[in-house]
Amino acid sequence: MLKVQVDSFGYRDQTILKDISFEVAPGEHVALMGESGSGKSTLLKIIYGLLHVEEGSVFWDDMEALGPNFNLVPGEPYMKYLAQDFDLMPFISVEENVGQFLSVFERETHEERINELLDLIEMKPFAKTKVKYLSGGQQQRVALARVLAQEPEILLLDEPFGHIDNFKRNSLRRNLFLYLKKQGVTVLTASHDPSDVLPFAERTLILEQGQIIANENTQELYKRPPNYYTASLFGQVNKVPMKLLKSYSEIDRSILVYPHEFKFSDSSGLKVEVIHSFFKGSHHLNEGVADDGTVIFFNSNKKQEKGVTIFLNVSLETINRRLQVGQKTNT
Ligand SMILES: Nc1ncnc2c1ncn2[C@@H]1O[C@H](COP(=O)(O)OP(=O)(O)OP(=O)(O)O)[C@@H](O)[C@H]1O
Repeated sequence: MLKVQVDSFGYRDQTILKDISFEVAPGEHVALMGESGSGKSTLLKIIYGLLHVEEGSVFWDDMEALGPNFNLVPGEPYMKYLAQDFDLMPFISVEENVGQFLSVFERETHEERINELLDLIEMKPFAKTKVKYLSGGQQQRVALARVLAQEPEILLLDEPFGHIDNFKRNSLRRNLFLYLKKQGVTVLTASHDPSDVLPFAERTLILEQGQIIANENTQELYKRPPNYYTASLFGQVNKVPMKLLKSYSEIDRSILVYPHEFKFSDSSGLKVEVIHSFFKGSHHLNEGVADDGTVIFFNSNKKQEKGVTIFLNVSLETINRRLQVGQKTNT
């Protein structure tokens, strides 16, 4: 079990993290989401031992991970960290960069293992290429193979696909996360991208201004987001007054509705006038405005013409689900 406790951490006199406390079970994949500057990288650096924390501790079972004030070379042997800036050797080849970290006691399997890792990151054709000739995205993939070569028990990933284009990103994240699951590696991934998180992380931590405001099963968090900030990390979301959705409603509050949760109706429901219709490939994302000026984003299969009036409904199941959350926390 990874146990992280950070009572307080700051750079100079500015507090960045406060009252952080969470655990990650062996083999579990946990995502860390939060807006830019919320403290994700700082938290990963503390866990890995790059930053010293006065008030707090990091344990892997009963072993304490010690910070830079205790370790000359940061990090513990059972844990690896893939930073946003990758630490590669530019003048040697891709295969040498990866092979450098394989155990000297298993020389006879080196070639096979390098091939397996290069296959995973889809870089076999570049095995003999010097790293300095690679693009940023290719270097990020090599950095990934390098940390995997070290067979960590815990892997900390900081925006692991940040430099990788969409073309490679989809297959790479599938290959990588399924591989890590199969190997039983404990994973903590910091990301802004819901596609890194929703299909792969069993649990998600939400960081807002240095504090964990949610720590829940990922699917539950998506279906019942405790607040607008959390839901908006998963994509576009609306905060809709109940009175706009159901004119007879006595409930004086708003609920969160994702654009795909609106259904079209012929003549009743939330009336909006279309302002824009954005082509998104599989659907259109439309921006509309209600009579009281509330801006609503909703999906449709076809382009909606500017100025057209549309009636939108949300299922009672979705409304009830969102109202339940509101009883526990303020939306
Ligand atoms: N070395 C540093 N010295 C001083 N302040 C720093 C340092 N590193 C980060 N910060 C500040 O700490 C805060 C949190 O930064 P951090 O990089 O942890 O956020 P983040 O959530 O990972 O952001 P991003 O998603 O953009 O990578 C920011 O306000 C940042 O400016």
